[in-house]
Amino acid sequence: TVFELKSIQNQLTDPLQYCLQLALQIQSTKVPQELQQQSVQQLPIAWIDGPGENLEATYMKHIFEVFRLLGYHVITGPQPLNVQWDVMWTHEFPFSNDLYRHQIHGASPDQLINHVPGSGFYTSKVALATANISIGVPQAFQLPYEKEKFIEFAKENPDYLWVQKDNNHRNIEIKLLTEIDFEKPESFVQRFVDNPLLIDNRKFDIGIYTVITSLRPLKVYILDEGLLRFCPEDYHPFDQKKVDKYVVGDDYTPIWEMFSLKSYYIGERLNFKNSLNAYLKAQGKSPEMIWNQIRKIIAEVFYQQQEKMLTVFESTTLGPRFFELSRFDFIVDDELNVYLMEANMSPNLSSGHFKENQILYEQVLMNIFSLIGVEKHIKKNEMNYLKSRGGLWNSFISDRDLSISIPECATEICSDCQNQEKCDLCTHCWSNDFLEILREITREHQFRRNMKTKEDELLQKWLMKKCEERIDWCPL
Ligand SMILES: Nc1ncnc2c1ncn2[C@@H]1O[C@H](COP(=O)(O)OP(=O)(O)OP(=O)(O)O)[C@@H](O)[C@H]1O
Repeated sequence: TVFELKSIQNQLTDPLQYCLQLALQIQSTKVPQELQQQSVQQLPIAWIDGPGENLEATYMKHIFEVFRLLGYHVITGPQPLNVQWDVMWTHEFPFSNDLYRHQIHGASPDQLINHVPGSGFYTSKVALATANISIGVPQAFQLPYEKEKFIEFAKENPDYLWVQKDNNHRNIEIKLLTEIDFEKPESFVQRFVDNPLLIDNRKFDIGIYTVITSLRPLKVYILDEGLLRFCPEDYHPFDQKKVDKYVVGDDYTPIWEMFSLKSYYIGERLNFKNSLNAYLKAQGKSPEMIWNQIRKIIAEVFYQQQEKMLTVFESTTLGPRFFELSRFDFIVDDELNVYLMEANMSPNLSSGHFKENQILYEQVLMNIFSLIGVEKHIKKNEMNYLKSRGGLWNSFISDRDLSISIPECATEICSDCQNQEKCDLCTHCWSNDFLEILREITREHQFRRNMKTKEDELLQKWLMKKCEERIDWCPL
């Protein structure tokens, strides 16, 4: 995702302005010398950087905040060669960038970088669409090379609709054959999936966060959650001239504004994934079909691209360790077939547009940091700060981590919580004391290593439901 950075990058072509900006960045990171010495000596250092000004208040805000919550001293802007950073987090690909490449070459295996050489093989649209992925990618023809083949195929299948894409272009649109630019280099045409699964007559996509931590052996992790984004306009009556009907763009409609999902996301405090699951189950559909395909498609993408990535990776012979976060965007059709749209490098983690997404983004970061061993123990003051934000806004353990999907909870049966048998696990029926107990057990779950629990009746019931959702919760 490129979002508004284009305009900022353009400004950087003016050398005077660029120097001024560097000076400002250096100034803004200046802390009193005593404190700085103390911080650098005592705290691990995260070097966070990207194009544009005031990253800390704009699109990289949550990255700064989460590093600080985890006890890091954060530096930004250009750095001298000898700066002792522990983690480098750059928005842009750093390996050929003069601002970072020298520091990367001098780095050692106890330093970490948030990009992997060769990751372009799955984050570039063209590379992905033409990578012979056998499942979950709409049929595509590379242009200009497959022009004839495509024209013949399109004539044989006159009902198919097509979109043209390339690595830079955004704002896709359904094109008539006569409107396609067959000679456009580095582009492709892709069959338009014309039977999307609709919720309240809206098309939507599912963003899945993945982290690759090793290429050999291949190790890829998937966050057990999905960002749901809805088109801003109803799909039917369909009109291919109105892209808001079929393209999920920056001005998407969020889940909390969707009538049929509100009772789950707001009422029952379910997360995105469980809200969708609860809705689909209530429609007699099987959400697991979707999640199984998503897992398979992501695995296939990495298997397919592993060798090519390794060629680049091994030629770099760099010292530090790497990981890379991406967001894979999927759409679903009305038979629950899943299609991969793209994999975004440096996915948007800015809640500037939708404040409510802050917790999701913070949780994405905390999960990665925990996975790669960056997360140290959160200290008391930082934990108290997170708690003071309230149950839904505590990204360390949010109330959405406690909720479970019970079909009756969002219905009349449980509206007054009188039916204890059916409703005692509905989020809105829990006492504050019980909520506290669940927060505690969830925190313990995260740190339990090989310990397993034994508990009283209601907790046991809650745990069994959690275990149905995810096997790592299952009791001995
Ligand atoms: N082949 C297709 N069939 C159906 N819908 C599609 C297809 N390609 C794209 N779309 C719709 O358009 C949206 C944007 O497409 P895509 O992700 O390829 O482009 P983008 O402009 O780079 O998007 P992003 O904002 O996610 O970076 C998708 O989420 C999907 O809703």
